[in-house]
Amino acid sequence: MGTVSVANKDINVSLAEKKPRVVFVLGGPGSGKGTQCANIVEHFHYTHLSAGDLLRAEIKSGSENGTMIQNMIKEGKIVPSEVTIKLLQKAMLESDNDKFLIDGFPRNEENRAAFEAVTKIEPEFVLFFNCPEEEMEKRLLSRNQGREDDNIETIRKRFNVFLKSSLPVIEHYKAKEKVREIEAAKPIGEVFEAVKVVFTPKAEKVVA
Ligand SMILES: Nc1ncnc2c1ncn2[C@@H]1O[C@H](COP(=O)(O)OP(=O)(O)O)[C@@H](O)[C@H]1O
Ligand SMILES: Nc1ccn([C@@H]2O[C@H](COP(=O)(O)OP(=O)(O)O)[C@@H](O)[C@H]2O)c(=O)n1
Ligand SMILES: [Mg+2]
Repeated sequence: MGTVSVANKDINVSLAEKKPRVVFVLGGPGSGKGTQCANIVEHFHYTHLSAGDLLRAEIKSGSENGTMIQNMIKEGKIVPSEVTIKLLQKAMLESDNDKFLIDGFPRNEENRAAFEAVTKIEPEFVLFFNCPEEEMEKRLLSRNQGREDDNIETIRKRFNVFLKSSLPVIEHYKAKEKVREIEAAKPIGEVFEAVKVVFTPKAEKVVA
């Protein structure tokens, strides 16, 4: 059943049976989402699903949506939810794991509402990397992954989209007390120390 060719209804029935546990990982471009997700995977055995990575893989695969996705990424715009949600559903279904870090999604209210309506999945919590823009800009300009959107012109557009469209999603989850905020403008190891506290079960934090 784990293929995109099955009807959407079937995908959701199978996903509902799987009952995946989901953590949304949010933060501005360059705040360190991908870097910290790699650490979380290693220590806490989650599966990392980066919406941006899934979209870039879709472009590479020569999919019929490839050109549209590529143009939107180049402009720093948010790809229609339908496309991104299908990729996330497929990845969750194909995985043997039931714990997922969904990185860079939901990036706007449309992403959030559509994911909730389609999958009926509520995140356990939202990990939010808070980082000043000047630090994010510095990191993105030296990321060196050959990304077409890591140039100053697109970076500015992405920052605007983050402020206008993504911060309201974080506010939505703040109102539900689901946001775990991390100060991200510190060295990678120090940021991870704060992340570990969030993922460590409460009972284990008690000092005997
Ligand atoms: N705490 C940090 N301090 C300095 N550089 C960092 C830190 N976290 C990540 N980086 C670097 O910044 C760039 C962006 O990080 P990345 O994890 O890709 O962020 P995001 O996925 O949020 O865009 C990468 O080159 C990464 O190595
Ligand atoms: N939910 C998402 C996530 C990413 N994207 C697109 O993919 C681009 C790169 O996302 P990313 O998460 O890999 O970027 P970073 O925040 O990691 O730098 C975004 O600027 C959007 O154009 C999207 O359209 N919808
Ligand atoms: Mg990333």
